[in-house]
Amino acid sequence: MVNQDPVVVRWDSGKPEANQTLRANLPVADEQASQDAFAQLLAACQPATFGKGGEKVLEESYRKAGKMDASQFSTNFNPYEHGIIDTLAQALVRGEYYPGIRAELYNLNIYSGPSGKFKPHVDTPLSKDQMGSLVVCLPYAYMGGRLAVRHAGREVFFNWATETPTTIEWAAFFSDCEHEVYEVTSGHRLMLTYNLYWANPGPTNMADDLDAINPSSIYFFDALHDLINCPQFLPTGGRLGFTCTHAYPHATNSSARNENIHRTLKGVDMLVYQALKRLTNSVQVTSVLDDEEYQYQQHIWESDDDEEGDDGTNDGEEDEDIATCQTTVYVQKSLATARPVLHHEDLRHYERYPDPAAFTNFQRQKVMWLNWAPDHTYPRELAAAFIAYGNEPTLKAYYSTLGNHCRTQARVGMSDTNSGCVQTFRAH
Ligand SMILES: O=C(O)CCC(=O)C(=O)O
Ligand SMILES: [Fe+2]
Repeated sequence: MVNQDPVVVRWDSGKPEANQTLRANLPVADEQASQDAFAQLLAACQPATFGKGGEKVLEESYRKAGKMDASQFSTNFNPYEHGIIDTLAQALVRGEYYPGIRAELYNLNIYSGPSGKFKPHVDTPLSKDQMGSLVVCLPYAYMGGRLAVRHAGREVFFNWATETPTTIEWAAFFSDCEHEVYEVTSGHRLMLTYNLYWANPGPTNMADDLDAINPSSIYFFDALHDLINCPQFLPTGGRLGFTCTHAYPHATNSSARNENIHRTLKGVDMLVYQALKRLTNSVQVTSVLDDEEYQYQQHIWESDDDEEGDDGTNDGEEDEDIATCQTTVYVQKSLATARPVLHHEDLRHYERYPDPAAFTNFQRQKVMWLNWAPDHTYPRELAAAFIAYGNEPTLKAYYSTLGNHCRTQARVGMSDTNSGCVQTFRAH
């Protein structure tokens, strides 16, 4: 990456009586003062040891480098600012669970030519959460000094040697990767090293820890509490939904299977999730399909039905469904394994099918939206494409609102006689 401003390294002079902080800029400017400051930095480094049989040993045939512990210096270089840690969190993500990555500055190492090097080794994890290392090469001229990283019979090289240093280069690898710094033939190879740890992203705590925020400090919580406990509100039970206000990726195979999607909710979506969890103890995040076309088609058949007059009556129940109940299709199971939404001819059958669950993974539910039903103004992802057979086969597609939707189901006993209130919280 190109760094606009110089990287500044500050360190103590090492003479307590002088109480002086020294400073070097990288790249090093041509003028004498800058060159002198850099020479002082080199001089302030200690020979770097390495771990052998539980001991720190100094053996130049194995490791020849200078080092300064993180406790002895500071720098304005911040790998978070440059997006390195975000990139790592995405690139090194661990399977079903999506933790963040935390980087801790460890050392400044200087491999100087000729013969600065570090023979093959793996970095010793300092704790069980440590998952890797990040090395950042600061702009200074050197030759040689390739970094090799090896794993499972594969090897990759990072060669950042240059006579005209302008960029900052970095590499990161898991703790179980063997790596090696080949000999630096000339110049100085300056490296900031960081230990990388798995870290739960902030929202994880909120999704699981209901006490993370005092609920009564949130206006919404009290309002929702009153609403749910109001005897006139959904007296025979119902389902509540909340359309998330942020977008979350959700329709790809991996994300659709993510059982921890609720932990990634942001802002008001997380607050609403928390409130519903606290008040109903049955919240689910789910994808919600765009139902507009379904509703339109349903309306058409019902009009047809009316015209045909199956039984000569129209009790208006279905119309009411369309006109007044904000009904939608939501995805109950993983989108990745879901069957396509059925064509309207089949849906008609499906609506009367004795066991809809056996028929499709998509279920239509009446939902009382706490905010609003999702519509085309929300970012959406393609959820299912399928061939629809009408007069002519056409390709149809269903979209789920882009991001993840939350479904809250809760049964709140409202009186002895009612069946409880099923609530659906939905967000994206
Ligand atoms: O400088 C490098 O590229 C790697 C350094 C290294 O392996 C270490 O500090 O443990
Ligand atoms: Fe290492």
